[in-house]
Amino acid sequence: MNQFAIITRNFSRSSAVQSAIKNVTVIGGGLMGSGIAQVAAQAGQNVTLVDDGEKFVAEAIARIKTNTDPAAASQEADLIVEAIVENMDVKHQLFKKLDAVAPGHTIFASNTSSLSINEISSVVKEDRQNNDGILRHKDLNSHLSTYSLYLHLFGGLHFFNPVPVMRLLEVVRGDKTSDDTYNTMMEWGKSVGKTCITCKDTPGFVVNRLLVPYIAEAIRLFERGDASARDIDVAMKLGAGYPMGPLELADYVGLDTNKFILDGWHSKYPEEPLFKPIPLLNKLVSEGKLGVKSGEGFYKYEKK
Ligand SMILES: CC(=O)CC(=O)SCCNC(=O)CCNC(=O)[C@H](O)C(C)(C)COP(=O)(O)OP(=O)(O)OC[C@H]1O[C@@H](n2cnc3c(N)ncnc32)[C@H](O)[C@@H]1OP(=O)(O)O
Ligand SMILES: NC(=O)C1=CN([C@@H]2O[C@H](COP(=O)(O)OP(=O)(O)OC[C@H]3O[C@@H](n4cnc5c(N)ncnc54)[C@H](O)[C@@H]3O)[C@@H](O)[C@H]2O)C=CC1
Repeated sequence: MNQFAIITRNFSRSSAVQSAIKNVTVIGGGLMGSGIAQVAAQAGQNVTLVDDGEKFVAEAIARIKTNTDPAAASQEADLIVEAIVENMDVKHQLFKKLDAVAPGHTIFASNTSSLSINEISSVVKEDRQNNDGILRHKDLNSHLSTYSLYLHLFGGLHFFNPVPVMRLLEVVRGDKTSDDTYNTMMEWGKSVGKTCITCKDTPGFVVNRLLVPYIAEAIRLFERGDASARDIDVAMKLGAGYPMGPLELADYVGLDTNKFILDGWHSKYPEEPLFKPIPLLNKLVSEGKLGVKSGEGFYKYEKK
């Protein structure tokens, strides 16, 4: 919950588009989840924030309901946005739990940076009609278009860090995401003030497919000793107009998250040189140097 201090800033109700979603549950209250909870609350939605670490701060409690039990927090949710650790097994465990308790109409979304939405959603039942006792469709053999209206209330909602500032939301359509679910996710994204783009369920979607290899190449450049960290960052800021250099950005995103992404892609695509493990990145993470959140990565940071 390290970003809750920012909740006091600009906390005005957004005049953005109205969304059909009124109750949002955000699971994972770290770097991303706290920002997602903030923008939804700013848009006037009822937000429940769940974290298993019980690291809530008083400021947040005043505006956003908090909970440590994902199941209890999902009973009334129209939309659940998952922003927990980037690990398939842990995400599967969570979604299995949610699937058993969430109302039949609840949309499930993951904020994953790099994992497949199809794979994450594979543990969710194809038809969730029984959780609230409402039969969503009477005839399972009916025409596919009718069936698919309810088939997959699951998609990707990929935000960018820092969530309150970055204007983009990638809305990811899995193979089974229904048109209704997709349209509602797009509408909700606009309601929380984001510009939405649509992408297929491919590794890294759009931004990370381009950004992560770029960051990885910068780490390799530094590892080889071709330039100092500072010079690499200054070069990309002044030579290419980026707001942050790649190593600063790696620290900002979290070196553990960068490593989770690369490791996952490397195991799926072992021949791809851009996804190969980086010894320096692995060493920093094994030393607990995770970037801004731990106080040290490629640079040192003062703890707030
Ligand atoms: C890994 C993934 O899956 C996907 C990802 O997220 S990849 C990462 C994507 N993010 C980026 O690339 C970030 C690149 N960096 C930037 O855009 C900018 O450096 C930055 C927006 C983070 C900071 O901007 P800056 O101009 O250097 O600093 P600063 O002047 O302090 O901040 C600019 C504004 O943002 C606000 N801001 C900065 N950090 C904030 C935060 N964490 N929360 C809320 N507001 C914040 C500041 O209050 C300031 O607002 P005002 O203009 O209203 O005063
Ligand atoms: N860091 C970044 O820049 C971005 C990260 N993401 C993705 O967002 C997700 C979260 O990333 P961060 O916020 O950076 O991580 P983080 O480590 O800051 O936060 C994760 C939070 O989830 C909590 N958590 C873990 N397992 C849980 C569970 N089973 N139930 C409830 N809470 C649990 C942890 O206590 C922690 O507070 C990951 O999938 C990541 O890939 C997406 C966009 C950008």
